[in-house]
Order: sequence, then structure tokens, then C-alpha cells
Amino acid sequence: MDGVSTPSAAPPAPTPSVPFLKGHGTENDFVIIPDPENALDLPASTVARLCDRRAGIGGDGVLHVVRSAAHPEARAMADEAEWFMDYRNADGSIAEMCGNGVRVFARYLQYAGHTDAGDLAVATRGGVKRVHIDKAVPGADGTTARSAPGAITVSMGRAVLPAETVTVGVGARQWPTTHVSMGNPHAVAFVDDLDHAGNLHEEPTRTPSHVYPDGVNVEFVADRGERHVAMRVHERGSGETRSCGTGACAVAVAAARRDGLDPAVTGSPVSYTVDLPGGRLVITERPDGEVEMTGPAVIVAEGTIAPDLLVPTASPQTAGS
Ligand SMILES: N[C@@H](CCC[C@H](N)C(=O)O)C(=O)O
Repeated sequence: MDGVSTPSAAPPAPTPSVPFLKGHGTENDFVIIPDPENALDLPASTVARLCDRRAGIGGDGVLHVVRSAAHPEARAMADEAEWFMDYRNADGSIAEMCGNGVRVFARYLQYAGHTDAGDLAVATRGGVKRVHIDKAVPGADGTTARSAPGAITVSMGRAVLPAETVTVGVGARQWPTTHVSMGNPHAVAFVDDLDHAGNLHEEPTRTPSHVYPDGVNVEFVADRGERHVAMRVHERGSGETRSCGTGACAVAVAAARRDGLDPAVTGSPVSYTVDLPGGRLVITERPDGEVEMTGPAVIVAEGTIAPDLLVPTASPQTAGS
């Protein structure tokens, strides 16, 4: 070229590094992405890559932490709740609500210094949720472990029990279910033995198929004692997870009705202990219908997302749960 230089295009600006945290509530685990001003593009394919347990960070879902005022779906709630939980399932799909997610979200806000222990409100697609963060109880040495802080209670709203139900199937077995909505849909099957539910990574079959046009979370429940049950779950959009907070609420309400207990009739709250593969939740239904969920939530790691992971791909991957 005889020493003649041509102006070259400026190299593309590097994608800025994005911080993340990892947290879980009874081992329902989430990639937490603080993005106060809603500046990040998070299409379903990116969420699925982040949640992939082999090629990504790994999680049952993503908690995108955005100021309510900065998100079109939450602006109307901004006066009541400063922060919006933009929750996504592991396959990138959007869900109305995530019970364990709200507790982990609140723990993140506390961890990041946005709130103290006590009461706060969190905006979700299922409306504003009232949250109470217990003060951590000091250990014998007088310090409080970051990994074992106080429990978190969330007022989850009222359960709705539509009359129409489905039969679910896993392998050759089938069970009738109770339909419970906790803002998101649940089909609750009472079983003799949780092992009968077999492989719950695959979605259980549903008959008839038209009842849940947007899919459903399916819970399998076995009795453990008086007002004490154990459950497993296949989560819509995430596969089998080790816990589901809205699922535990749906299970407690379905078990109460099966046991002839309705706080609206008796005027007394009813509590169930719900054991999940990842831990224990206590669910209380109050006479006014409000369902409260109490359980742990911890932050376990923080780091930076490699820019490549945030570049949207043409075809969404399936989640590696
Ligand atoms: N794990 C969550 C529920 C997340 C949403 C669910 N998979 C859906 O699509 O409705 C919980 O703790 O409630």
C-alpha cells in the first residue's frame, strides 16, 4: 500500500462488565443482577445462558433488581415499593411471582445496604408484597454469620382455588390435582410416597390440556404429621427445583382445605410446616385470607459476568437445571 494509511473504523466498545450475585432460599437458587436504572437488555436467550448450570452461572431463575420507577411494568407501584423484582424462570420465561425469589431479593437489598432488617415492600408482577426481615441472632461468639441471617416473612396475598382441575401424570401413574393460584398457577397432587412422582425434570402430563394455557407448576405432596407435609415440585420454566415458595403456599392451602380447615370460617390462622428437598418453609393462612410464608434466604457469592455471556444468541438454549 506504499505507506498510505486509510482511516479504519473504531473498534467496537467493549461490553461493560456486569456484576452479579448468587443467592438461594431453601436451595431454590437465583442469579441476582443489580440493574437499578434498567439499563441491561435481558432477552430470554441471555437469561437461559446465565441459568445454565454447565455453560453459565447456574440457577433456577434470575432476579433482575430494578428501581420500580425505571421499569415500565412497575412504575405504577413506585410510590409504594422502591424496588421491582423482575423475575425470570431458568428458560427465560416470565412468571407472575416467585416466593423464594422475594425472600432472596429482600436479602440482597439488605446485603447491598438498600434496606435494614424490619419491614419493606417489594414490587412484583403479582403486585406489591410486604416483607419482614428478622434481625440476625448473634452466635455464641457474638457475631452474626452472613450465611445464616434471620428468617424472612412475606405476605403473599390470597390463594384462589378455581373449581376446574386436571389429572397429572408421571410415567404410568396419574393423580387428580387441586388448582391453586398464588398469582402464578399450581396443580397440587396428594401422593402416598414422593418417590412415586419419579423423574420430575420432565414436565408431568396434564389432562385436559386446556386448563393451564400458560403452563403450570406441579406439586406432589405427602403427609408427614399433623399440619406437616413434604413436597416435590416441577416448576414451569425451570424443571424440578429443590424448593418453590409459591408452591409451598399452594400446598399448605390445598392441604388445609383437604383437612377441613378454612381460617375464613373458623376465624383462626392455620399454619403448615412444608418440607422441601432444599429445606423447610412455614406457611400461615390468616382469617382475612392472607397467606404468609416464612423461611431463610442467603447470599452465597458475588462476581462479574463475562461479557460474552450477555451477548444475545439467535436461538434460546434450554435451561441446564
Ligand atoms: N420458585 C418460585 C416460583 C417461580 C415461578 C414459577 N416457576 C412459575 O413459572 O410460575 C417460587 O419460589 O415461588
